[in-house]
Amino acid sequence: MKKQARKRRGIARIIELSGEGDNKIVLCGILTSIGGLLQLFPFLSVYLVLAELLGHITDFSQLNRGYMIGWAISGVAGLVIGYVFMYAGGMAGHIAAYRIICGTRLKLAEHIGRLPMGYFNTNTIGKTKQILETELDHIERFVAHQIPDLINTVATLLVMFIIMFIMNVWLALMGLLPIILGFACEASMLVGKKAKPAIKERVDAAEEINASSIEYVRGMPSIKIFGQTVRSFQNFYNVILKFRDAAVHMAMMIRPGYVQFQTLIMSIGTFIIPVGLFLLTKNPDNISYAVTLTFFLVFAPGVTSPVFKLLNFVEEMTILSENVNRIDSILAYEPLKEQERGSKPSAYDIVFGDVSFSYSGPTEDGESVENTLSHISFTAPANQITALVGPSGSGKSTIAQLIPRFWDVQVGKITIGGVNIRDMEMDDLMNTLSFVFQDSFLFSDTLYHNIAMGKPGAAKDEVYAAAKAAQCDEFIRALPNGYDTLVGAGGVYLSGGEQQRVSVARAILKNAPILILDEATAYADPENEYEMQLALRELIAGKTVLVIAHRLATIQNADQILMIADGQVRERGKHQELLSQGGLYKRMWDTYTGSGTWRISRTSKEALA
Ligand SMILES: Nc1ncnc2c1ncn2[C@@H]1O[C@H](COP(=O)(O)OP(=O)(O)OP(=O)(O)O)[C@@H](O)[C@H]1O
Repeated sequence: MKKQARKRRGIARIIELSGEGDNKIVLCGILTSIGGLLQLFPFLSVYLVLAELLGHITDFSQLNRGYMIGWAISGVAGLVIGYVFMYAGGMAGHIAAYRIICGTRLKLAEHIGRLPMGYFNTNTIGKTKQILETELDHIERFVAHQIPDLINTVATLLVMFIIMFIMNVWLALMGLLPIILGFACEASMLVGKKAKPAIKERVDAAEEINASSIEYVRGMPSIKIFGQTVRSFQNFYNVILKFRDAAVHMAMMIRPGYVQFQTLIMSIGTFIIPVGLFLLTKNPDNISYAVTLTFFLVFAPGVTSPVFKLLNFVEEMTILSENVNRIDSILAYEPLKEQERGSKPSAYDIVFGDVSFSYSGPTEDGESVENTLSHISFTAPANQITALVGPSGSGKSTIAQLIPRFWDVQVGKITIGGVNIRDMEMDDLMNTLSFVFQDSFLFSDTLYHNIAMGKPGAAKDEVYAAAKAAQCDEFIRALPNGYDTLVGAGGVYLSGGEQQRVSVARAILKNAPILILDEATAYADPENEYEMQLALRELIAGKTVLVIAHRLATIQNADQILMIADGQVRERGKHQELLSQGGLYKRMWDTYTGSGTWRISRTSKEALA
């Protein structure tokens, strides 16, 4: 039986995910340990100089000045060389950290790119943003600062205690006792049953704030129009309060242990003095013991700083394992299954064969009442225009979005040129399709790059030609920076119609054999509707076209019109055939043409008042 590999956790899991080795972390550990040990030299030199002074307290002329100056210089040199090693170690740690973060970010980004659209809702967008930014930054802090600190700290503490135990076991034990007690208090809080859920609750709340703030900012127009404030925008308000409560709760769980820890560690000297004095009273003339006690009182408090760092490490490690769990929860989300060596279609007709689909996931029989689409069957022939019309919410966009596999159908199949789209490689499928959405997304980049992304490696002339065909060359050239104008913040904001024409230019450049237009002229006013139609005429020539339109006039010349209602194909045929059937299409057409001549009359204005 194949032995299952043990799942790594914490930092080991992050290193594994990033695909980076741990060489640089080891190098960082070695350099910072040497640096840390060298930084103990000042303590040692103070002790040796003091010992020399106290040893000749009755006759300073006997002092070995050369020895004392030598140790004073060694102390300073140790400090300086120690800093050089610490600096080199810190650099190695930072390089390792940024490589690990880069590797993990890329891995997550690639994984997210393969997830079905069902993954992307406001919650998961907030969560993903939080993980990709804040939680990965925490990993940088951990690798670049905590790991070197830990190695340095452990090495420093070990050497310090070895020296102390060699010098005096009882005093060393007294130095160790508050540290053990301090960690016991802290551990009982930090890894106790209450702290872990409190930490999880706080990280959850931070993710919710992220998700909710995205919704709040996106919904700002509606919030303003309806006169909402952050308090009346209940969801965001509640999440802010929830974060406050979770943060306070976590602090209440963790702080008492920390305060006990702090008090104990700061009083190391207080633990040493009684035992030291007791031993001294037994033998008051023992000068060498007095020197040792002095050494402990100078040296032992030096452990305070490394011990605090050790505690910080434990706290950060607890948060890190929570962050790693969250990264794993995204990676656990099943990506769309892709064929490695898929079939390529040689024709481009699209066939829906008895397709049923539900957004809420697979159903055993495909007959769930929640089905958005039920038993959809149709053929969109190559070189023809197939139009989808129907009431709002009837499932037109869903049908269109199943073709690029934004979601996978649960029942039935979709084929292109006879090849099931599930059997195609994702790249081949995407190269076969162009999609123009109602809300065309333009990236924060130049207009040129926004069009050129339709065909990676396109020549400049091809990009300009596509823009001309899409009727956007003129308005782009009229901008002060022309094609180099940035879109969005720091650049220009385009109107809905202009954005759509840019995305049509992108689609023209892509020149894929199948074209899906989902309300592609929705933002066009009468003037640029004409321009849009010209652009689309250029785009659709010789392609399999699936078009969704509310303005029925724009699709009356389609080769085939499918009337979709309640997730089913209710009527099909050409415009005149559907009109003569006198069904739903006829009623919609009558309403549409009626609304074309509709005017706000005095009486209707009065009715509105
Ligand atoms: N991402 C989604 N998750 C869950 N349900 C969805 C999602 N997108 C759409 N729906 C639901 O699926 C149904 C069909 O929506 P769809 O957008 O396909 O309709 P449509 O006919 O294109 O509507 P419209 O003409 O208004 O654009 C609706 O009930 C809608 O609420």
